[in-house]
Amino acid sequence: MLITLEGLDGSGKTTAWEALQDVYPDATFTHEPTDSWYGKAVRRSEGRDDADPLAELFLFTADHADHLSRVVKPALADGDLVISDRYTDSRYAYQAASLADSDLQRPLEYIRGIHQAFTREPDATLYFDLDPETAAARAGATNKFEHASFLSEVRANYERLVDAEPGRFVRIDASRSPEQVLDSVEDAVARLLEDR
Ligand SMILES: Nc1ncnc2c1ncn2[C@@H]1O[C@H](COP(=O)(O)OP(=O)(O)O)[C@@H](O)[C@H]1O
Ligand SMILES: Cc1cn([C@H]2C[C@H](O)[C@@H](COP(=O)(O)OP(=O)(O)O)O2)c(=O)[nH]c1=O
Repeated sequence: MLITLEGLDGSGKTTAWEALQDVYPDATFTHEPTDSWYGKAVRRSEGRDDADPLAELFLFTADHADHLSRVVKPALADGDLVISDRYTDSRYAYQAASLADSDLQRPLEYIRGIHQAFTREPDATLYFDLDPETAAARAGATNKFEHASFLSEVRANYERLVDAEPGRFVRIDASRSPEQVLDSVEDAVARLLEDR
């Protein structure tokens, strides 16, 4: 089973992903961007304000293709529970926002389309819902994506994704205390595993 954690920068995904490792020590824990050389290329691009947004989409997508074939698909083939801190929805939400003013007519649909032919969609996605101002403040604005105005466009895209596939998403109210958020996350994962 593939469970992904999604939400704005600073919404508490990594904190939850780390806590889940104590609860499910045998699961495969992974993340995007990855630590591969593709992931390093992505991180270089993130640090540059002059990066072309379409080129950046393909860098993130290349990292995803490598992540799928090297980590995600083999772990799922072994019957593992796979929990990924960010995955396909990050591209649909973030790169659709960075390409909003490009020549692409419908960036979110375009980005979904290029993934469709090769990706493995998540079985379930925990969506860490947080307002963009709090998210940007928690994230500390260390890269070009971590600003409230950009994050509000990203959030609107996440909401479109949730509306399109309500059955896949579990909404986590990420504005609460870390303890409350972790309790909901652990309950949600336990329920997903029971229902599988
Ligand atoms: N529920 C919470 N309330 C307040 N601060 C939090 C909460 N969860 C995480 N944080 C803090 O916010 C920052 C970003 O959290 P992190 O888990 O790295 O988020 P993300 O992976 O979504 O960017 C960290 O400093 C973390 O300690
Ligand atoms: C995986 C992915 C991340 N990103 C962005 C979101 C983050 O700003 C940045 C790095 O991701 P990450 O290290 O997960 O940041 P955070 O822990 O703050 O959420 O890359 C995309 O724009 N597209 C993607 O496909």
